[in-house]
Amino acid sequence: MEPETREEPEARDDLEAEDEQGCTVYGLYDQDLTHKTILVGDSGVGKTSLLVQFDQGKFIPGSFSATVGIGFTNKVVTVGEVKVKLQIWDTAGQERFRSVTHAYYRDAHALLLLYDITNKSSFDNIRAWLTEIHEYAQSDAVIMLLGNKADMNSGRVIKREDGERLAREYGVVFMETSAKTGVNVDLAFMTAAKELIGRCLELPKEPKFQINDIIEQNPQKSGCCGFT
Ligand SMILES: Nc1nc2c(ncn2[C@@H]2O[C@H](COP(=O)(O)OP(=O)(O)OP(=O)(O)O)[C@@H](O)[C@H]2O)c(=O)[nH]1
Ligand SMILES: [Mg+2]
Repeated sequence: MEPETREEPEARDDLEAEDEQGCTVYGLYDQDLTHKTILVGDSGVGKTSLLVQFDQGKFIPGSFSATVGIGFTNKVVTVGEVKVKLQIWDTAGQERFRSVTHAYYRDAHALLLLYDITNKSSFDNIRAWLTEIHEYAQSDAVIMLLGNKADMNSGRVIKREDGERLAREYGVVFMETSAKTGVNVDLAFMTAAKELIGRCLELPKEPKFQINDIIEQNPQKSGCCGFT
């Protein structure tokens, strides 16, 4: 029997266009979207670790190596029937790189703003970060506040409720994450992806994320997230 052959649709540049919400439609049949997500927050809060956990499913313990400048990783995720390419920019938290990283805010569709639940100053600086985000990013960008290092409960100095309250005040989504154990890491990126997809395609309206599902799937990981 002759092997079945199927013609691939030709790549057509004229069919690839990005609208103002970053909804890029590739090719004739696939509706693949690409979104730019940027990780921001003080140095040492765990931005690079969060990205490595999301991308590679691992945590590399050991000495801290601060990011220099900015780097990016592409990660394709599937939300329902829709494939989304997340282009994730990992910024350096150190003050001296601030002017470099500001330039990237403008193109971001989603910003994940991290603090470290064991580091008070990283939490105190969140208001300043949000001021910068409002100054440099698009006004309709998705913003999420993440309290990272949720595995370090013994060293905790910021209560979950404090994070929730601040997020509520600014009208942003909140959850606690751990780049070490992986708790809520996928959820954080997927929540941003879902929110962005919802803007591009007319998907059935779902809650921003379903906390009960997560608790059922990961009973040991419960109690680490909240939302506004
Ligand atoms: N226990 C624990 N340690 C973490 C977690 N996330 C990061 N760390 C540790 O915190 C330190 C800083 O992590 P990074 O991911 O490099 O921090 P960063 O935000 O990228 O820092 P800059 O690149 O300087 O902006 C490293 O030693 C990590 O191993 C976490 O969720 N739990
Ligand atoms: Mg880093």
